[in-house]
Amino acid sequence: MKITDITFGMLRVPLKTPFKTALRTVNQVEDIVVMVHTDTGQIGYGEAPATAVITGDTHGSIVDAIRHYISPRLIGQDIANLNRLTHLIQGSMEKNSSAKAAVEIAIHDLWGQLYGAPLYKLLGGGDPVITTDITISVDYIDKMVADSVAAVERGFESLKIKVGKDIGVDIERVKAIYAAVEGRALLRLDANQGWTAKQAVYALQTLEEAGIKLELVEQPVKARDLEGMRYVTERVHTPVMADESVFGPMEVIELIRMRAADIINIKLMKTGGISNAIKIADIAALHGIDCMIGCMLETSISVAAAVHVAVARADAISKVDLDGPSLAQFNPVDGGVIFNESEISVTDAPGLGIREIRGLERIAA
Ligand SMILES: C[C@H](N)C(=O)N[C@@H](CCC(=O)O)C(=O)O
Ligand SMILES: [Mg+2]
Repeated sequence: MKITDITFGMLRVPLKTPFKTALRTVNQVEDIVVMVHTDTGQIGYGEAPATAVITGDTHGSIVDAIRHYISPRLIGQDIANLNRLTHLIQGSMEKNSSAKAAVEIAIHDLWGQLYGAPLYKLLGGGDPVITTDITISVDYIDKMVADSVAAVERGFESLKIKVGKDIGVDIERVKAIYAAVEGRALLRLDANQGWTAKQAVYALQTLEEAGIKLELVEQPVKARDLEGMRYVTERVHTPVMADESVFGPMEVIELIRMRAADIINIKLMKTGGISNAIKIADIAALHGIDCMIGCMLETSISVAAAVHVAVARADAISKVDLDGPSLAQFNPVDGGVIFNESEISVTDAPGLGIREIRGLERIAA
């Protein structure tokens, strides 16, 4: 099976409610869909969001990177040589992790189709059902409490609470949500870089002294402030998770060497796809470090790939934040992974199992 062409589409799916973090507010998923075509007529699907504030990727940069740097290296290559293909993609240029991820996902989809097996089985196999949390956007306290209670009533047992705005209000936000859902859901905080290291220690120690048990706190300080991450990790009982601070395997090795976090959030859009995600999970497992697998604002195309990785690396990935499809108003994908609120299950369809994507607007060559 040889690669003949790579084409693009734009996929727009409105969110159920605006997604608000310390970094940005978004009303709809607006992602580039990548289609890798082959001489057998089979197509592999990938997806990349333009999360410029985190990865630096924009819609234009994603298409441009693939068109001018990645695609020329891949045309004519055989899907059976997966390792060569991932090296060609990763070595095509610096950064541009979301563009690389979209193509890697599509290539892995085709790899599964070539061997007639679901991707997770080729990656090592595992239990095909996982459970995700759901994100509660940062907002007025009453709104966050109402959203949290509604999420628990929808069956979510783990809530990812966005904070990182005003430190005093953040503490009140968490106290109010904890009181409303105590015993019914675990709380994970995500400050998206919004606190200083001292503010983070103050907020977390205040919550700990108030008897509030948090499952973890994600990216309390600026992405590049690894010393700040370590400062917080050393001073609070709540496990600290690195998200924006780590993209690829080398950064993970440095983070582990510095003991700057307790947990790592793996996202395909940061790692540049599946090959590095697997490497990170394996490095973390070797060091006894726990991982979460997360997503950006993505639909069930690229999130499906993350689900296959989560299933195949359940030894290293104990936490799942793959709520993109649950945040969206509808699922544009026919086939593939089944997203049923907190429960996500993979089928035995080859590759990612995607049959059709509805509402895709073609991007002209
Ligand atoms: C969607 C997911 N739960 C999430 O919160 N992901 C990111 C932010 C993604 C974005 O801004 O698009 C995270 O910080 O963990
Ligand atoms: Mg995060």
